[in-house]
Amino acid sequence: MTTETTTTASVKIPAPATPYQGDIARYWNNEARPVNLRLGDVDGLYHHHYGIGEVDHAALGDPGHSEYEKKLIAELHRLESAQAEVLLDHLGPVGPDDTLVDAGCGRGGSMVMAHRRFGCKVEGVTLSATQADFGNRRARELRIEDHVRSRVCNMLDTPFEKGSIAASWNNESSMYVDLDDLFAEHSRFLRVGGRYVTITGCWNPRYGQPSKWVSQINAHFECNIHSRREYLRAMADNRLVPQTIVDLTPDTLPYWELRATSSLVTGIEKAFIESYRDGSFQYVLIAADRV
Ligand SMILES: C[S@@+](CC[C@H](N)C(=O)[O-])C[C@H]1O[C@@H](n2cnc3c(N)ncnc32)[C@H](O)[C@@H]1O
Ligand SMILES: CC(C)=CCC/C(C)=C/COP(=O)(O)OP(=O)(O)O
Ligand SMILES: [Mg+2]
Repeated sequence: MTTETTTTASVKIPAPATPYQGDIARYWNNEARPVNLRLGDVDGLYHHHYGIGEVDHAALGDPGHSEYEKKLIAELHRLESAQAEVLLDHLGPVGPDDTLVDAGCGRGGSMVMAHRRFGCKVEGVTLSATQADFGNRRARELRIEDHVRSRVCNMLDTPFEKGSIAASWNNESSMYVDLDDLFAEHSRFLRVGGRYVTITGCWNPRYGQPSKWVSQINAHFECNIHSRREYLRAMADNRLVPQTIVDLTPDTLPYWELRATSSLVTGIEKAFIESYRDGSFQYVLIAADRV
């Protein structure tokens, strides 16, 4: 589409490619859940993904203690940042002269972490002008705006030059798009030998079809969770060859069990816990080589 609208910051942004993308842009423009903002306030890294790893019960201390809720929020945030660190671990060797792409970058927490680790440029795309403004404001506050930039852009149609990107990722953002279109675009802008990583929730073909819990998660977030099989097939069709596949389901359950006890519950905790337990849904990391 050629139509352009203007954001409050007077930056030209493209009109959504489809009515669905317009709905998703609105969803994230209006999102302000305490579970995301209060966790981000812990250290200024704002995530829209979930956590992995063992809960540090010693750090949490006694649930009756007046500081317990604050410690619980810090612990959930620590597990979400640990998730992003594991994603970055799989990007392969990245140097300061490289550029990375965060497809569906949210408020940009993972981008800041990637820049801190590699010293490189990180380009993020999101459908939400509110999120892009938030991420760019954080980058300015951290004085890294020359390296970390968010823009309003459809991840299926990006301005990045063919073969110009060392590594790219989708962190819980691939359930909003057609996977063939998504991987065709990553494959286009990644250099040969580059790395693609996703952490995602996917339904398990061994279960048969998407379970009622998966349907609830789709309705809650207006997304469309794909199956594990679809990921592997679409990668194979787009010159992305899986190098590592990790089932993170057992590693994310402690996060959900802890979150379900907090004051910041959103009502979706049961669907994640039940679907991970009954095997109908899996939390996976896939790292693939662009060949
Ligand atoms: C659950 S959030 C994940 C954010 C981020 N990856 C993180 O880990 O914090 C999903 C993100 O996907 C983005 N998104 C969904 N569809 C998109 C599309 N077609 N193009 C660009 N971004 C998209 C949303 O705008 C949102 O920022
Ligand atoms: C694994 C799956 C299926 C993810 C769906 C995408 C999604 C909405 C992720 C978390 O965002 P968030 O951090 O804004 O959600 P919440 O408010 O629940 O923390
Ligand atoms: Mg969250």
